Amino acid sequence: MDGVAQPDPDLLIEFDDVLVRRGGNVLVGPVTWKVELDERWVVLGPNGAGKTSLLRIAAAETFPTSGTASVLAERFGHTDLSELRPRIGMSSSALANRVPYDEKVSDLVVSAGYGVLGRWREQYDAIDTERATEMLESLGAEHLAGRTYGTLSEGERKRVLIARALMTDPELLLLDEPAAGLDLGGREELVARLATLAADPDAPATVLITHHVEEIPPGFTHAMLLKEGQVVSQGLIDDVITAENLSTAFSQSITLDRVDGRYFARRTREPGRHRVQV
Ligand SMILES: Nc1ncnc2c1ncn2[C@@H]1O[C@H](COP(=O)(O)OP(=O)(O)OP(=O)(O)O)[C@@H](O)[C@H]1O
Repeated sequence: MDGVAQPDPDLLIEFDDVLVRRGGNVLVGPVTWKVELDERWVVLGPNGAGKTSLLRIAAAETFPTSGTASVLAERFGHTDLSELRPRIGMSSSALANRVPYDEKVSDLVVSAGYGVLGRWREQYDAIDTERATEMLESLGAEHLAGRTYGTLSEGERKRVLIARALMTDPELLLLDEPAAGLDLGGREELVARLATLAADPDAPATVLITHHVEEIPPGFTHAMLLKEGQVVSQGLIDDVITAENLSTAFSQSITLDRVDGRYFARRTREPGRHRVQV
């Protein structure tokens, strides 16, 4: 023992006063955050709130400037982050932008199991190809297997990238704005798929970043609201996603509706505001 407290093996993410600073500015923090097995988290907040900065630590892509971070019970500073990354499934626009347009969808998914982007072997093991097909099926994208990535719509690309993120049977799934850029149909299709995933007891603990409460899939259990790098509220989703907390996070009066396990938000209409003042 080196005198440092050991990470809790039941916690997939354990951040204690984690803070990220760049060029003298605090991007996010201090944040103390615990994610347990089976939890499905949404991290929500306006542009620039620090959501991606926080997720990049959870993805073992970067170290916090201060505070202590453990992911999958591995303490940062005491572990090789590159060994941690294969245990984490990640879908983000940064990854989406790196996929070559001529990449075949089935290769894109199966190659995740080999830790590479793009076809790596002439032949993959049958068990891997079968799993890739299953993952595409779970996202309703099996019919796209023979297509090239560049020919897919935004919604199809998002679903294929999530299938890839699940390919390695990760212990933690991180989704950075999976519904960004999707039309209404694409968003609804994705939200439904993610709701099914959230309800699957074998699915990994999940953290989803979004700007919009409408994109929260039913079945998500916890939420964190960020504003200007600070936590406005975090905990059980019903306690966090409230009109009051959203009004604080988005700096305007928000009215919130809940229908069939979904959230819908809009700016509160002020009576008489439209009338011309004389
Ligand atoms: N490397 C960097 N150096 C300086 N500032 C940075 C750096 N990376 C991010 N920032 C700033 O940190 C803040 C938080 O960025 P971050 O991407 O984490 O926010 P976000 O909540 O994910 O935003 P969005 O919703 O717009 O994607 C922003 O103001 C951003 O401009």
